[in-house]
Amino acid sequence: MTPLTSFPKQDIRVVLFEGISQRAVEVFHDAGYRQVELLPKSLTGDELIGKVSGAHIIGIRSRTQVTAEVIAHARKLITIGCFCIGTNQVDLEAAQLAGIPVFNAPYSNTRSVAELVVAEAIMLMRGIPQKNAECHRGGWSKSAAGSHEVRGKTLGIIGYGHIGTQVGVLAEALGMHVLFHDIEAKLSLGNARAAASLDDLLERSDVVTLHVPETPATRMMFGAAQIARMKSGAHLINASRGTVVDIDALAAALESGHIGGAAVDVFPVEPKGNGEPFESPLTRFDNVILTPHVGGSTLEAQDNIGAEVAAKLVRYSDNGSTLSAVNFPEVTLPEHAGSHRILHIHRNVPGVLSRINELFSREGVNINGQFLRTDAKVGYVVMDIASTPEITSRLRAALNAIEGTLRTRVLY
Ligand SMILES: NC(=O)C1=CN([C@@H]2O[C@H](COP(=O)(O)OP(=O)(O)OC[C@H]3O[C@@H](n4cnc5c(N)ncnc54)[C@H](O)[C@@H]3O)[C@@H](O)[C@H]2O)C=CC1
Ligand SMILES: O=C(O)C(=O)COP(=O)(O)O
Repeated sequence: MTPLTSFPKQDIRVVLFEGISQRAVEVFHDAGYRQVELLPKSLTGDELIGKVSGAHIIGIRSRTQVTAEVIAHARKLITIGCFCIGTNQVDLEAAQLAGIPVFNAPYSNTRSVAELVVAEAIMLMRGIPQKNAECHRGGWSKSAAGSHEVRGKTLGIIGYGHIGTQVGVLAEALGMHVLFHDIEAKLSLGNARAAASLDDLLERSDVVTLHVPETPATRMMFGAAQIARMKSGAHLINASRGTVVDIDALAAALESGHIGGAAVDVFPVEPKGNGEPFESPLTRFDNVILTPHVGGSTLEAQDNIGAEVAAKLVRYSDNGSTLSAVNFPEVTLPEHAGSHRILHIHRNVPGVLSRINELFSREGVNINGQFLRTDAKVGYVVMDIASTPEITSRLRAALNAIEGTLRTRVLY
């Protein structure tokens, strides 16, 4: 039912999945949100749908799959926060067409990933994972065979974005040569050089590290053919997404010895939460560093992410601003104290704005401020008006009746 007033903040239900930092809860509390539920793990299937369908705001990390089906049941949901970088776990288009902006934290954990990757490059080049495993079993084999400094060796970075560039800078500080491959033209930092092609990078690198997002083009982009191109004995690091590397092809190359070692942080299927079993064809190799998707899991990164994404969600909920949303037209809005703010999200088809303006002029309501942004599929128009709850409520009902309307919200 259309509420007569702006939806009361104390009734807004926030559900945060996957052990999101307490910092996020503090941000919501400080902003006057009282119903914040923090869950330690991801949910799936009916459990997820049940939880999401009662929520106005959800926060997730990389594991929770917010599919079109989940969104179809999320009648109350106004916004989604990905407390991480990747947004591949959300059906962004389905969210957009349901009028739900999605936010993420594009920078806060990049340094943490870069540090881990550089440390792993050193460990792999020294053969430490297998030496460590042997010592744990009571063995001792002190030898320099197969152990190398990283200084003077070549690191190949696939995906030279926020993380890839930082990995390159740190690796150069250790005296490594840095090559990169990206689908976009990228400014090289330091002495890093763009490889002539992916194959060129693979043929020249002692360590190859992947920093691409999950997209249709990167899914299984690293398979037997790419591994075969790598130098014999070279090392592979994957802290991007588990779907990027053909894990069976990697296992076969480790088995044959063509790959000298690997560090893998992300897997095609990951456990839903701590304490759940982890299975991988890579567990049998001592020369593989396996980590439970912790590239971005430092206290520093999680604290910053908690604050950053929660602030974006609060701002959208309180004020309607969609600045930095990943699936939505971006509108930055001023404060609206003293006026009623009406948010109208619609399919981007001709005539919607003129019908909205006709409605306001017919009702004799003066618009103090109007903000509009569109993208290929969706239009987002925000109107600040001097009004009463009764008039705003009537206007909202009329706006909902305009063809192409996806959702309206009222803030005051
Ligand atoms: N293991 C972990 O805990 C973490 C993993 N990640 C993963 O790392 C990914 C990268 O993060 P950022 O560097 O911040 O992203 P970014 O968007 O700044 O950089 C990604 C780069 O990959 C390039 N790229 C895209 N498709 C490509 C392709 N087919 N071939 C070559 N290059 C391609 C892009 O042009 C861009 O330069 C994230 O999307 C996420 O999946 C991010 C943070 C933590
Ligand atoms: O930021 C990302 O994309 C990551 O992969 C980190 O994911 P997480 O928050 O650790 O589940």
